[in-house]
Amino acid sequence: MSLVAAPMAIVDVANAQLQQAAAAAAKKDEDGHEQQESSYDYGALMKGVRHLSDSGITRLPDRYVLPASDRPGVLAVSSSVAGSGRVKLPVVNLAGLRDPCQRAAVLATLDAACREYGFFQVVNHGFGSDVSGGMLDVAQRFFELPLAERARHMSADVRAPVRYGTSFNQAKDDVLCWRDFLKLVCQPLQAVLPYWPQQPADLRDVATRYATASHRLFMEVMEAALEALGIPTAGGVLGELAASSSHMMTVNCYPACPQPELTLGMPSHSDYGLFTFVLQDHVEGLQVMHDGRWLTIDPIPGSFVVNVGDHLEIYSNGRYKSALHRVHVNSTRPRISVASFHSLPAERVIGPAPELVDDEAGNPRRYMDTDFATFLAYLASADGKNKTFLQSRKLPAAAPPCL
Ligand SMILES: O=C(O)CCC(=O)C(=O)O
Ligand SMILES: [Fe+2]
Repeated sequence: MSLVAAPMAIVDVANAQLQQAAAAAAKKDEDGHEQQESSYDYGALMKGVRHLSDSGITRLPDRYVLPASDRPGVLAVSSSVAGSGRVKLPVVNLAGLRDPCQRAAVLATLDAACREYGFFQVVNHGFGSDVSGGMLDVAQRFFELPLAERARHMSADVRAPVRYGTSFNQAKDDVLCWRDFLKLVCQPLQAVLPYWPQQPADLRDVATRYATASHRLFMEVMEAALEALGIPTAGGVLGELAASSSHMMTVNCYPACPQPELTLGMPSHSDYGLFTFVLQDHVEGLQVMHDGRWLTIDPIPGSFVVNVGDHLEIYSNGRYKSALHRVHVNSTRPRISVASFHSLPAERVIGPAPELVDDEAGNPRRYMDTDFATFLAYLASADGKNKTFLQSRKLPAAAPPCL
């Protein structure tokens, strides 16, 4: 999921429909006569998948059915590879990173993981289980609130500090995804906090502690990545990030789905920022594209799954990979995840680090500079899925040869 939602013009349309759906839901909730729709018009579907799942449907509404080639049962994306598998991602031990005797080895693991998979797991990160467990717990309770309470946070403003919604990009998705979400802007925290949901009553407190710890973890991992890339960490981009950064948290809810083989919780996408940290409950679902195959990630309980975003692929001049990933769902177990997206401030133009560009050494600049406005314009003009934004920033010399 990208760091931001779709541009205003598109979102306005969807939100008008969302708000109609919410109003209808609110009325039914008040009357206490909530009933399953006999037919699923678009407005009804905008009430989200938690609502659909709770209504006890046994058949997936047509709007969620993916074309056969995109269904999760079809695991090979190229005819030269077949089958699917599981992956235990490389493990980056934060305690080792803090130990001068082990730091070099941990940096090597992180560097190899970012090049090979664009994904790794972080363990011994120092988050108390009360902070991460508390975040998952409050996230779950948020999605158990009546729809009318959740729907208060639907917004047409893409810069709103809080937005509740459904699918991937509900304004554009021809096929809807089996996901509801709550997006919280986390920076600058004191300014955005008064807009965050007041229900559940402890959400602000728990999410503040989680967001603060997530930003600290991001800074530590970012410093390690810069060191591994051979970029000075004193001042520079790390200093910029310490002064100002962008940070958004998306709480994802994937309810049990009647026909999970026909749909996805989130379609194939790459993330927009520098690093994303994913906290998840005990239900698997995240898959990464590796060598043309979808691999299901086997997370270590209590770890964070971390992935490189488009900004870091660009900043590292292609050394680190912003990998495609997606989420599959299942018929019995609902899943909750919390994705924290960290990057430079939205107004910052990002290009390859000068230290990593050297024509004479065979390292030409591989990406154009990019900024947030360009990303929004891209979203407005094309389908933002399948990594096409990043492709659009590649310089021709770096394009793969035509066969
Ligand atoms: O739910 C997950 O495991 C991943 C979510 C994700 O990829 C995203 O929010 O961008
Ligand atoms: Fe993602």
